[in-house]
Amino acid sequence: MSATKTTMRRFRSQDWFDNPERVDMTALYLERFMNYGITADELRSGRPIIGIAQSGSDINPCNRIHLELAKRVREGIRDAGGIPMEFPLHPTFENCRRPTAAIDRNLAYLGLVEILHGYPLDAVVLTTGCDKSTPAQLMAAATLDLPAIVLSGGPMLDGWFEGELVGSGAAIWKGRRMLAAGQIDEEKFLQIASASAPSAGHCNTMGTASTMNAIAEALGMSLTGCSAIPAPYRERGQIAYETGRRIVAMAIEDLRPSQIMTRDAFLDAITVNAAIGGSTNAQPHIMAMARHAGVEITPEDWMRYGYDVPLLLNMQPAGKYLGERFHRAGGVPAVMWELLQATRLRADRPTVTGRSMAANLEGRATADREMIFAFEQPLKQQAGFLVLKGNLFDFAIMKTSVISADFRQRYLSTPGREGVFECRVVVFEGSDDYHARINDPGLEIDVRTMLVIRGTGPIGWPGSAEVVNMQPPDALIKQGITALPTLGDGRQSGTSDSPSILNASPESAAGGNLAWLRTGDTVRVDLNTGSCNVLISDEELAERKKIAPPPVPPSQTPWQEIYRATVGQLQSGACMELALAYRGVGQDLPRHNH
Ligand SMILES: CC(C)(O)[C@@H](O)C(=O)O
Repeated sequence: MSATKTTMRRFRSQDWFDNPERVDMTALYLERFMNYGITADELRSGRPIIGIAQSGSDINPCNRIHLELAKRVREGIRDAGGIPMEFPLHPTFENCRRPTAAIDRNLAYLGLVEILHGYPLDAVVLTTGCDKSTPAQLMAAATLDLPAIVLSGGPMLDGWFEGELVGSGAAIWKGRRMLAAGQIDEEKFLQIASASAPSAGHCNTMGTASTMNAIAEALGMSLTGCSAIPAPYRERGQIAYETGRRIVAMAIEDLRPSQIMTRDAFLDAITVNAAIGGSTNAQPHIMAMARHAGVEITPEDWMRYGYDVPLLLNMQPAGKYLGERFHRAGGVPAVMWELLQATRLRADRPTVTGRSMAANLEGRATADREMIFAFEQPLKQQAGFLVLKGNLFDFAIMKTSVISADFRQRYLSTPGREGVFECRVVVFEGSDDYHARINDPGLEIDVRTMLVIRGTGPIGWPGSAEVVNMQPPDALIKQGITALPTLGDGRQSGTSDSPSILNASPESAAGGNLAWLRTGDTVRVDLNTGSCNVLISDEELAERKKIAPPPVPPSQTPWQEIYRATVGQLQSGACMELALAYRGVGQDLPRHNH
């Protein structure tokens, strides 16, 4: 069969497979692809070669569904006239990777950049799921600026235990409090944990995975309604097929991330994140994706387009329900529809569908008002991240949508001083120290104590760990005190209901003043002005800074050392800073290899 040349534009892959100037290299490039049965005619036919960045594997259960979905993606690509080529991505599995999967986001990013740049790929399907897999791939797509589309793997089915919904992650944090209070034993704890994870898929709560997939959709980088479809549902396989079809058209249209991942798109992502009660990890990931796309986002943007937005979605941890009901209620488009009606979106912007976001949202109103609330009658007002600063850090956030009535009553309702509280701090050097000492009566932890953790940021950990949601000592939990104010330079799980002050930047290991905070100091937090200060004089702080900051543990692997040497702070996305100079490199072909 001879090659049927199409009338499509000439794709970059043709520089490998159909290059009259280097017939020797063309032969070398072609012959080894043919050894698994592809014909030279196919590769020279002028059809786009579509990469499938495979994030699923046995060591990444949240994304493992993609091993199945890729079959439908391939069928979609073939039916639309493209040639699929699947390749593996470095895993980023948050539940299990020690010392934290955060360190792998930049590694998976780097690996994908190199693959997309160095191989004959014209466009790519990004298979997302667990937390970091979404930003890592979108950061790479922005760097390359080759046509790219997100296929989410989808959440697990809803978890049920003894007649009640149990959500992933959230069940762990609640279960360990119940364990501390003596309400359950270890066996029951494991039963609850298992019940919260009943099928293939990522967290069924609005943890970081659901948040980041929702954000990919809000950016306009996935097909409409993609992110919330539970992994085992038939619609998941169907949208995998449609995604495969659509990326071929995008390759032909040369529709690239730079046209979609614009400032308007990122501002909408910040707004959507607030309305869904999204994970605090969205803050560094949105910053990282935006910066790789060449978009500037300021702390003021988080307040203006995020903080002010009400909570519309009734999903754990900020609300009650889980992912299946979210999908049935209309998913992300139904939330965005409410925001569009309230003129809170900039939806006249391109998306991967080839239509504007506003057009994608037409007819997507919810029929489930128990799950997705109307903008005028929300679950909570001002539900976005509150940005704080002061003499301990330049930037930190607090997820206000998870402030409980109890917490508000205890700390934020002093007559005449609403929103202001002062606490004596107890400082921990990382989470081993926290676990070793939290139940020490000598620390005199009571309801007026703020728990502080440091050494947990990108450089200090390394990678920045999900440890700021520290629970109170067992003795307080037994008295019904389930949350104390907490502060740290690390992150916390998106499934946590702790209203921590976190992602504090600069971290103590980068010279942030948290390094010189001492147990017994008093910290004042004012949510009205967004300030958080230790009540000591500048002179006293300067005096303390003559002493060396707490030591940072040595790197245990080569990548940890490279990561530490190249990473920025959480405020600006914990990017590999030197990578930001390489935007658009998908347009520069690498030199031949022989
Ligand atoms: C549940 C995890 C592991 O903490 C994470 O996936 C998140 O939601 O942040």
